[in-house]
Amino acid sequence: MRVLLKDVRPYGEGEPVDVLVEGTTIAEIGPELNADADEIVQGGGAVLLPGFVDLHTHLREPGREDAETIETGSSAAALGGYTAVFAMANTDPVADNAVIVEHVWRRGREVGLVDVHPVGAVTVGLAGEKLAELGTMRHSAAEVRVFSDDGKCVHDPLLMRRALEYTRSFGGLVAQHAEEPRLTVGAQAHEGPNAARLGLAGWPAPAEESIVARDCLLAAHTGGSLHVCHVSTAGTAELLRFFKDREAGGAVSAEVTPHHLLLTDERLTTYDPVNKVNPPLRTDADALALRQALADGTVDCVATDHAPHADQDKDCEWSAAKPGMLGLQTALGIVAQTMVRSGLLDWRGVARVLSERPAEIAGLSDQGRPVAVGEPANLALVDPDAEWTVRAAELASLGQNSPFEGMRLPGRVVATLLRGTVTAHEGKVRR
Ligand SMILES: NC(=O)N[C@@H](CC(=O)O)C(=O)O
Repeated sequence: MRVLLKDVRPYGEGEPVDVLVEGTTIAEIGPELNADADEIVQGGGAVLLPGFVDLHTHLREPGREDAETIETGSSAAALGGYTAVFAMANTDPVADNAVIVEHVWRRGREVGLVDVHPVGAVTVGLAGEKLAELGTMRHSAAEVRVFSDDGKCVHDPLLMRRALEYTRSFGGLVAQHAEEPRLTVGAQAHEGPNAARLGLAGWPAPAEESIVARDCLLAAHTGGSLHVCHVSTAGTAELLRFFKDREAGGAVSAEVTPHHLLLTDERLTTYDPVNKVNPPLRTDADALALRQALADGTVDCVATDHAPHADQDKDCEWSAAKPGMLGLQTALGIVAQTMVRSGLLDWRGVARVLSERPAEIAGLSDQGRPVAVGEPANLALVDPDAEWTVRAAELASLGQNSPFEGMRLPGRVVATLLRGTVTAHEGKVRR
C-alpha cells in the first residue's frame, strides 16, 4: 500500500512538500514526488505532525458501553488526530488484572483505528487498600506500563510509595489523580467566590497541591516515575517547577487537559452539569499559569481526560451529575486556540506536547517519532486555518457531554494515519 500526501508542511515549516508512505513507514519526502500511489491525500499546505498520543482517555468498556465503547472512542481518537490512547482503568469491572487489560488491548487491536494501551489500576478495585498485581499486568499480552487509579487518588502514602518502588523495578509509571479526599468531601466546584455565590461546596487547590508535593518527594526518594494527571492549579505548576529543577533522582512528568487551558469557573453560573469535571474548572489566573507552564515545559504534555457520560448521568441536577467532559475530537482545536494563536507554541511545540512527550513518558518507541524518512507513518495532518463549529451530536462518542458545544475552533484534522493506513480522512473514519 502506498499513500501519497500532497502539499504538506512538516511541523508547519518551509515550503509544501509531498510525503510518500510505503507500507508502514515514510519512504520519501520531497517537492512534487511523481510516485504511483494507491491513495492520494491532498494537503493544500496543511501541517503534518506525528500522530497524537493521549495518556488519559476513558473508553468506558467494559461496563458502560452506553457512554462509550472501545470502537466509538477509537473513532473519536482517529478523528482527533490520535494514533495511540491510554485507556483508564476505572471501568466496570476495574482493569486491575491481566484478564481485563488483555481484553481492552485485544478489542483495541480488533478495531484497529488507534493503538489502545490499557492503563492498569494501582490498587485492587480502585479501593486504595491493596496493590493490584502490577507485575502480572506488565507481563501480560497488553504489556501495561502505566498504572493509575484515576477517578480516585492513591491517597495512602505508604501504598503510593510501594507502587512507585514496585513499578520502578520494571520501568513502569504511576499516574496519580492528585486529590486529597479528606479535603474534597462533597466538593462540587473550585473553592472560591464563584462556588460560594452559587452555593456549591468547594474543591480547594491545596487538595491537589498537597498530594503533588507529597508524591514528588516520594518519587525522588524511591527513584520511581510519577506522572501527575490533569494539573489544574497555578500552585501545582509552581511545585512542578520546584521539583523538576531539583533533579533529585525520581522522574516526574505532568499533563494538562484542554479544558483546563481554556475554560474557567465563570462558566458555572448556568449550573449546566456539562461544565462539571474533576478536578474542577478553576480561575483565569490558573488557566493562564497552565498555558505558561505547558509552553515552558514545566507541564510536559496535553492529555484529554476524555470522559464520556450517558445522558442520564449529565442531564440532571448539578450535584447528581457525574464529572467529566468529551475531549478527543476537540483537543487539537483548543491547543491551536490557546497555545498557537496566542503565540505560546509553534507547531513544533504542538508536536512536542501532543505527541513526542506523551510517547516518551509512556515508553512508546514507535509513536511520537520525527516526520522523517524511515520513521513509522503515524501521522496527523492538520489544517491550521480551517475553523469549525463543535456540534456534540456530530462527534463520534456515544456520550454528548462536550462543554465546547457551539464554539468555533481553529485547526481541523484533515487526515490521520496509523502505521501507513489512513484511519480518518475529512471527518470520516476508515474501517
Ligand atoms: N475527570 C472526570 O471528571 N471524570 C473521570 C474520572 C475522574 O477523574 O473523576 C471519569 O471517569 O469520568
